[in-house]
Amino acid sequence: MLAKNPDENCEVAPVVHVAVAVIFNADQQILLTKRHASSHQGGLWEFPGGKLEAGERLGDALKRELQEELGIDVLSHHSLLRVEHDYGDKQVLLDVHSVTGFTGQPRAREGQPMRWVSVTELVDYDFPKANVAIVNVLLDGKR
Ligand SMILES: Nc1nc2c([nH]c(=O)n2[C@@H]2O[C@H](COP(=O)(O)OP(=O)(O)OP(=O)(O)O)[C@@H](O)[C@H]2O)c(=O)[nH]1
Ligand SMILES: [Mg+2]
Repeated sequence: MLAKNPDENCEVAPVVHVAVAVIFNADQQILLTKRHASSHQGGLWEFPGGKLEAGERLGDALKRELQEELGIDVLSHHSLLRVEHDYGDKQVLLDVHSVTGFTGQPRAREGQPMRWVSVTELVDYDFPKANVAIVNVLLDGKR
């Protein structure tokens, strides 16, 4: 979707609002999934989640995305940080929540590679640029 910027004679895309989940298991490991090669920032690792639908609340989007992508039901979550990033081709606002309780066994419903890693292992994975801020707060010990 493109909106006309009244200040300039060009078209600007709106910021894409994304619900992103840092999901912890009982061993304090975090769930990573790999983005499809054909998707934006494809081939890189990510925290599960996705775009809010029109008029959708953050918490509802988070629950919907984790049900769609992993088949789990979120029981408890809280805000960890928000990251704004301009990829050039796309501007995103990542609303990052820690998920500390869920039911169900996460499985990659869209066939994407998936793994549980410790906080210190996060440095071994290639993420989209916007995720550097997320990894840094986790390395700082925030949950
Ligand atoms: N889910 C997710 N998206 C991220 C992360 N980091 C990051 O820059 N993004 C960006 O956020 C945007 C939206 O994510 P998404 O592709 O998962 O959205 P979605 O699940 O609704 O996908 P869909 O459009 O195929 O239905 C993408 O441009 C993606 O590159 C991350 O850690 N997790
Ligand atoms: Mg997604």
